[in-house]
Amino acid sequence: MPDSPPAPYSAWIVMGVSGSGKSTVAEALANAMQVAYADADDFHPPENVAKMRSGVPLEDVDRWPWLDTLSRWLVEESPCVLACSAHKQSHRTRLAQHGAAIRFVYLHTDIQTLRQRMESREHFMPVSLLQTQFDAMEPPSEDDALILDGTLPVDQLVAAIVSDARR
Ligand SMILES: Nc1ncnc2c1ncn2[C@@H]1O[C@H](COP(=O)(O)OP(=O)(O)O)[C@@H](O)[C@H]1O
Ligand SMILES: O=C(O)[C@H](O)[C@@H](O)[C@H](O)[C@H](O)COP(=O)(O)O
Repeated sequence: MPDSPPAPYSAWIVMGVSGSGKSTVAEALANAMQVAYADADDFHPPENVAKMRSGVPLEDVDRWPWLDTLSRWLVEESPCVLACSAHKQSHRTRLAQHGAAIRFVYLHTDIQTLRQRMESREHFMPVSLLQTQFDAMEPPSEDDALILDGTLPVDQLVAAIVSDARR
């Protein structure tokens, strides 16, 4: 029997800086709950990906249309899980603008672990942009998100999120 997602949330956003484990944990969570999954990276227009690949960080002007598309996806696909950096409170507000009842899950991971992970994977995001990810991040409070240690094993992280959903 899948870990079906009870109310009050209709969408989970696994957030954090690059390399924190968003895509891995979000996909495993969606499988456990048997709900829709997406990686926000797949919604970036080519020019955003090219910009980051060239070592230039995105600015908010690059992000707003991307966040608007994601906000619609969250409503259309609910119940669902999304992997998305969601660095700033303004980004998180924008993601909720179409009414999805979102549970943010912040994977807090130390910079050494992040650097090792980013160096050992094939991805458009260069390690050189890691610091700009930290600079952009406005960590959510415990009131606004479930905050987890991104270095824990994936199955433990998924279990913690499912348990939180059932509270
Ligand atoms: N909890 C974890 N423990 C160990 N390795 C992890 C964990 N989560 C992710 N990884 C690995 O770290 C790298 C980055 O994970 P990824 O999901 O791509 O992060 P993000 O989507 O936040 O950039 C990948 O190689 C992935 O296999
Ligand atoms: O808002 C941003 O600056 C981007 O969304 C940025 O966060 C990027 O797309 C990912 O960090 C790269 O992909 P991973 O997070 O999967 O490494």
